Amino acid sequence: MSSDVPTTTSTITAAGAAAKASVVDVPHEPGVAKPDAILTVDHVTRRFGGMTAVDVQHLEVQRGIITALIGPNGAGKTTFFNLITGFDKPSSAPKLIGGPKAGEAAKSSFNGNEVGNIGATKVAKQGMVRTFQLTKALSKLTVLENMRLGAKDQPGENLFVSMIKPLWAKREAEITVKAEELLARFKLLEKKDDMAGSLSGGQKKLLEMARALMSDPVMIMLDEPMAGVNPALTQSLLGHIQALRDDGMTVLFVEHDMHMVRHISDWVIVMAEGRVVAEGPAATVMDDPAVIDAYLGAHHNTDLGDDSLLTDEVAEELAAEVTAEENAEGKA
Ligand SMILES: Nc1ncnc2c1ncn2[C@@H]1O[C@H](COP(=O)(O)OP(=O)(O)OP(=O)(O)O)[C@@H](O)[C@H]1O
Repeated sequence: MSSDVPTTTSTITAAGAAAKASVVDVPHEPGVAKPDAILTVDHVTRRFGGMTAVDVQHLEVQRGIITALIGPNGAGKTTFFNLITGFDKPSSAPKLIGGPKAGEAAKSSFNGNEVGNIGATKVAKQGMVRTFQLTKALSKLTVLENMRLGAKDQPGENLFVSMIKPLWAKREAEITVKAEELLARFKLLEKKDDMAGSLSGGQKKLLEMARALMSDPVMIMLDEPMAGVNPALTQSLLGHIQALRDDGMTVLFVEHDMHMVRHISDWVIVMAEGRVVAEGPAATVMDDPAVIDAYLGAHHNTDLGDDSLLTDEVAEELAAEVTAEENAEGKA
């Protein structure tokens, strides 16, 4: 993993250019096939009572790029995340009795493996991990302990290993080294012995992202990474996300912050009322009158036009203010 996290989004990296190039010939149509799909989803529906929250008939996510999933409140984005990461089961899941007709049952494949009907732990083991809209850091554990929980092949998982100290001590030491490297990358190393509950909202988001990386995922799914984060931390979060893509990871994120979507996405998928209604590069999708009508509405001009927060000078000033604020919070 590179430790060079870009501090600005204004320069495009070679990996970023390659990511954009990989989808340049893909037609801008909902459900369109991708040249190298890492995730393919078919017939995934989820109903709550009489309401259909998700109805995705076909969707592909291209490997190695940053894809944004956008849509109005209640469009089904989080429910869709839950379904593909095994935190929820599709209403169209294959069942022995009373299930959907053959060919209409939900099917998802990730990195060449079926993931449609398995639980979250197994999905994570296949290399697809996620973060949550509301962070799930365990507040009564230290930052380092939270990180250690994210590691795979924990010594305690194997009875044989757990009984032989040299075996588990070696693995424990490896986990700690990795956790500290990631904490350093996310500028949280100084906080490693602090309780996670004492971190600011932005720091908790960083911790959650860092913890997700402990399992060396192939794809990371971020549910509203900017929600509740002070605007000054935005720049650093954007840099971290781009760095993940530049290291070869696939990123899929849900976000309402249109600055973020426009500046770091290589591809954008729009959901409305549970369905995929548009796909394409950010510039194309966000200028699509149908998308503006369905989603961006009256906020279109203000949300999409103001890039001033993303200039280096403003970001640096804001970052300095926030660091001071967070230091003060941490001491309090
Ligand atoms: N457990 C549940 N029980 C009943 N209805 C639910 C449940 N979870 C989600 N819904 C409903 O499903 C629809 C889709 O919700 P979801 O949270 O997936 O949308 P979203 O696009 O993520 O919205 P937001 O952007 O506000 O987070 C909403 O109408 C929501 O009220």
